[in-house]
Amino acid sequence: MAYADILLEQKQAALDDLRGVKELFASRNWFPGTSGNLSVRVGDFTPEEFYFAITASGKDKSVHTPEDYLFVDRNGKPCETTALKPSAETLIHCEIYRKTGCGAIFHVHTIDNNLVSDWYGDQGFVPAKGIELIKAFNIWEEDAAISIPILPNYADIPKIAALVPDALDPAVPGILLRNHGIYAWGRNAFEAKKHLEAFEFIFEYTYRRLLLNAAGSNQAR
Ligand SMILES: CSCCC(=O)C(=O)COP(=O)(O)O
Ligand SMILES: [Zn+2]
Repeated sequence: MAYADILLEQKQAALDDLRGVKELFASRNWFPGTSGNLSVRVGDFTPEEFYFAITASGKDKSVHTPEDYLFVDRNGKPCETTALKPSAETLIHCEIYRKTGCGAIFHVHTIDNNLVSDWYGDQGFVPAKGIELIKAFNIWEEDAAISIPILPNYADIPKIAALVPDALDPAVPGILLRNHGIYAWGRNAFEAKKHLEAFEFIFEYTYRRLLLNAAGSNQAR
C-alpha cells in the first residue's frame, strides 16, 4: 500500500488517538522537559512497507498545536513536505513496528522507569514476578514471571535501533533504555496505553519493593 492510498479518515483517526493520549500522559507529568514521543501506525502493514504518525521533535507535549505530528515511512522519512522534524528517536519506532507489526508505540521518561532501568542495567533486564498487572500483557499463569529488556542508552540512536530486534521478547511489549525511559507498544493506541500503564505500575512496585527490602535488612542488623 502506498502512502497516497491511505484515507484521510484513517490519518485523522491516528491524529485523534495521539492527541488524546498526549493530553492524558501530559496530565500525569509523563513528558518532563519535552521528553517522550508517541506514534500510531496508519494503513496496512508489511515489514517492507508501512507508515505512521509520530510526534515532532522537541515540542512541549503538554500543549496542542497544528505542528505536533507528522507522517513518516518505514525509514522514518516524512511522507509529506513539511518543516517539522520527526522525533529524534523515530528509528527506534521504525524497528519496533518492523519487528512486531504493532499499531502504536508510546515512549515516556519517568523517575521510576529511570531508577529501575539503572538498578538492573548491568544484568540487562528488569525481573518481575507475581505482580497482578502482568496480566495486562495477556499472561494469565499464576505467579507469572517476565523479564523486561534494558538496552544501553547510546547517544547514537541508530546504534540503539540496531539492538532492538534481538532484544525484543514477543511476550513482553516493552523495552527500556537505561536511565532514559520505556517504549511500550500494542495492536492499537488503547492496548499500547494499557501496556505502558502496566509497565509503570511494575516499575513503581519494583522500586518500592527494593526500598522495603533494604529497610528490612537494615532493621535486621
Ligand atoms: C529532552 S529529552 C531528550 C530526548 C528524548 O529522549 C525524547 O524522548 C524526546 O525526543 P523528541 O525528539 O521525540 O522530542
Ligand atoms: Zn526519550
